[in-house]
Amino acid sequence: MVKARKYVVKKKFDGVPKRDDYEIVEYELPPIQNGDILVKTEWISVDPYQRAYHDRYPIPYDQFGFQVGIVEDSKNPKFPVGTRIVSHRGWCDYSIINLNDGNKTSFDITYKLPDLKGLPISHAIGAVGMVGATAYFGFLEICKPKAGETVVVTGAAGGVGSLVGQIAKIKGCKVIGFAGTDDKVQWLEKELGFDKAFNYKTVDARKALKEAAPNGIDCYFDNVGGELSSIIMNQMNNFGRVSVCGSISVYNEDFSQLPKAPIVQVDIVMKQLKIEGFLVPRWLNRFPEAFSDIVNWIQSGQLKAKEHVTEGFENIFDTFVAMLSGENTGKAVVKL
Ligand SMILES: NC(=O)C1=CN([C@@H]2O[C@H](COP(=O)(O)OP(=O)(O)OC[C@H]3O[C@@H](n4cnc5c(N)ncnc54)[C@H](OP(=O)(O)O)[C@@H]3O)[C@@H](O)[C@H]2O)C=CC1
Ligand SMILES: C/C=C/C(C)=O
Repeated sequence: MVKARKYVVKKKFDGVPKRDDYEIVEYELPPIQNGDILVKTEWISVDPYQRAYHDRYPIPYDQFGFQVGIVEDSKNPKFPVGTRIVSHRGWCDYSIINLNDGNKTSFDITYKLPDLKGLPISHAIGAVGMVGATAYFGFLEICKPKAGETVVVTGAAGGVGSLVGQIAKIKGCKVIGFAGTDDKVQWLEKELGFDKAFNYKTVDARKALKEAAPNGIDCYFDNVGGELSSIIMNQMNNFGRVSVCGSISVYNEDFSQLPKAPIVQVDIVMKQLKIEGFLVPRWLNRFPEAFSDIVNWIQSGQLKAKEHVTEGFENIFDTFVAMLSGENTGKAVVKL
């Protein structure tokens, strides 16, 4: 018998999630059946959607999320012992997965570790995982950037944002990022090659953009929503494109009261902007395309995939809340 642990959400979040909203449950896994694999988790991802999707699930629920693990026992010849697996089994240290049914829902995602060509396996829940696919497809498919255009990205020093800015540079764009500390701003400019970065907590964003993008903004990759996004959209060029990826500035808000932000409709109409939201499972069948390009870019030194690593099953919750408040630079992951 294998003893497993998992995080169960047992209370409705009220604002920022709290430690006692969760319970770590220890339980015994049943013996595996034909078609099953037993996976031992090695890396766990903490992500903003684990907060944003909370209201979709009846309490209690097992905390979902991406993880990488290794097959320890198998009754499925396609996945022998030692195979590495990426799944959406969440914050648990062991899981039993049956792959015969395929991927049933958009988030019932399980696949073999992509070919990382020797890169760290943790990248499979970061730059070469859902996060990388989000940056790649969300930016390239929706913004359709052209060389020489000006791109703005918010949440620029996080997992998705740091990749978007670098992909924009690879595509020959001028890139301006917004992030929440001066150290992050330095990192974006000095290490990642952003043309300009600003601390949105201290800068006058309207004025900063007038100076950094005097000819206006062509593409905006929106990770944060709220007032900052309205200010950015106000300075877009005619036929600008906005990819709405997330709105982390309001994930801890009470959605029974609509959060308030300046009106953007005038700019959308007068500048004939194209604004599109997306959820990355839309491109699930094309993930390998993104992974292949991203692995090659990392290997050629064109793209840096920084990770913010915490260790220990007991520390997953703290890492999650720290990420929501901006303590991470790059992709936040937990090593078990
Ligand atoms: N649509 C989709 O399919 C997907 C969407 N997403 C979205 O992408 C965005 C980034 O996710 P991800 O890269 O995983 O996470 P990050 O690594 O970017 O971590 C979250 C970051 O958000 C920033 N942040 C927190 N509060 C605020 C605030 N009030 N205003 C502005 N920034 C804030 C913090 O950085 P700072 O120090 O800069 O404040 C923090 O580091 C999220 O909105 C997420 O929901 C992610 C994956 C898929
Ligand atoms: C798939 C992830 C979605 C968000 C909004 O983070």
